[in-house]
Amino acid sequence: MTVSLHHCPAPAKLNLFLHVIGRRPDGYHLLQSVFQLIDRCDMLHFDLRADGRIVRTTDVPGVPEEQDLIVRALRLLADEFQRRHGRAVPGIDVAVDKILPMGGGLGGGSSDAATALMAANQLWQAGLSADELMALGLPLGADIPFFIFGQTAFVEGVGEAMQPVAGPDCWYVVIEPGVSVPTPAIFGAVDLTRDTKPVTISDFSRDQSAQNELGGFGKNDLQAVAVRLFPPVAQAVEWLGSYGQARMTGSGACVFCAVSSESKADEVVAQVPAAWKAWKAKALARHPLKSLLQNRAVVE
Ligand SMILES: C[C@@](CO)(OP(=O)(O)O)[C@H](O)COP(=O)(O)OP(=O)(O)OC[C@H]1O[C@@H](n2ccc(N)nc2=O)[C@H](O)[C@@H]1O
Ligand SMILES: Nc1ncnc2c1ncn2[C@@H]1O[C@H](COP(=O)(O)OP(=O)(O)O)[C@@H](O)[C@H]1O
Repeated sequence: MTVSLHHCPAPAKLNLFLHVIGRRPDGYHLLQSVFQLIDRCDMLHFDLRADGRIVRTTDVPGVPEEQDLIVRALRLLADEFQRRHGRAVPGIDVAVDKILPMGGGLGGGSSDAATALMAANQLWQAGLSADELMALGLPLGADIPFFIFGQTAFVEGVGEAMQPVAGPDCWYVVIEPGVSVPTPAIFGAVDLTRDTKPVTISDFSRDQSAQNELGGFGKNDLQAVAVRLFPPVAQAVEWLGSYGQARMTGSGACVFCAVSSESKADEVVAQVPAAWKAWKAKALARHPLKSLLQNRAVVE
């Protein structure tokens, strides 16, 4: 029996574009976006316990254990396990090496939760399908279903409707402008554009195959508000814009630019002003945990 899953990656995502096309009656915004996985990851480690408890064994600054999306997601899975199997889960210890910035628009919290759901589903032998894990995670974070889906996706609604799409095979330069952007402040702004004309998945795919320049399709409707409220985001967009199409991901704060090669990415990262953290990342076609779980390479 498998008792540990160590070195489970929780990758970041970039929103290659993000359009706000309307609003639901409950106030949530209807989005269209292409979500792209990249190879910058938090790393999670899981060990079965025998006493039924769910315990985070590492400190995450600013996130108390009770509020951690990892712990909240595991509690939901434990409740579902009890309903299905008529007994409690064995319990689990989870340790997190936190690499991704919070409030960065990289989906780190959601990705951590998705990795926890996939790993615990296997360790506890809970037996949920990917669709069932996605439905369990959605109320906790709109990006969780995408990370469980685990491949480049054209995403609609508030994050629940997705179709696979071929993404670019390229490198990115990502700048962390040093501010944490609260998502509610962006969606609540009076000047947010909420009526972008809907596009189709074919519009994106056609543009991908036709374009010579990397990363040009659409826009990020959340960017104008974030740039107004957080000057460092504006400065990062302007600086990176001299190397190509620079755009904010999600509700910010991180800003990215596609480049044609790893060496070009290294070159740009080396020139980023010291005030900002910057790194290169490669586009991933598939979630790295999926193949690890299939061939059990993470088992220790
Ligand atoms: C914008 C996106 C795009 O990937 O990502 P991030 O920047 O967070 O990575 C997500 O849709 C972020 O969704 P999610 O992570 O669930 O948002 P939360 O922080 O829970 O939402 C905070 C608040 O923003 C508003 N909100 C959020 C999502 C949405 N589609 N419409 C909204 O109006 C709601 O008022 C909500 O209470
Ligand atoms: N495991 C976690 N990692 C990161 N953030 C978490 C986690 N659990 C809860 N949070 C909360 O979620 C918020 C959003 O974090 P994150 O998902 O990293 O940013 P974003 O949604 O901008 O990509 C954080 O400010 C934090 O309060």
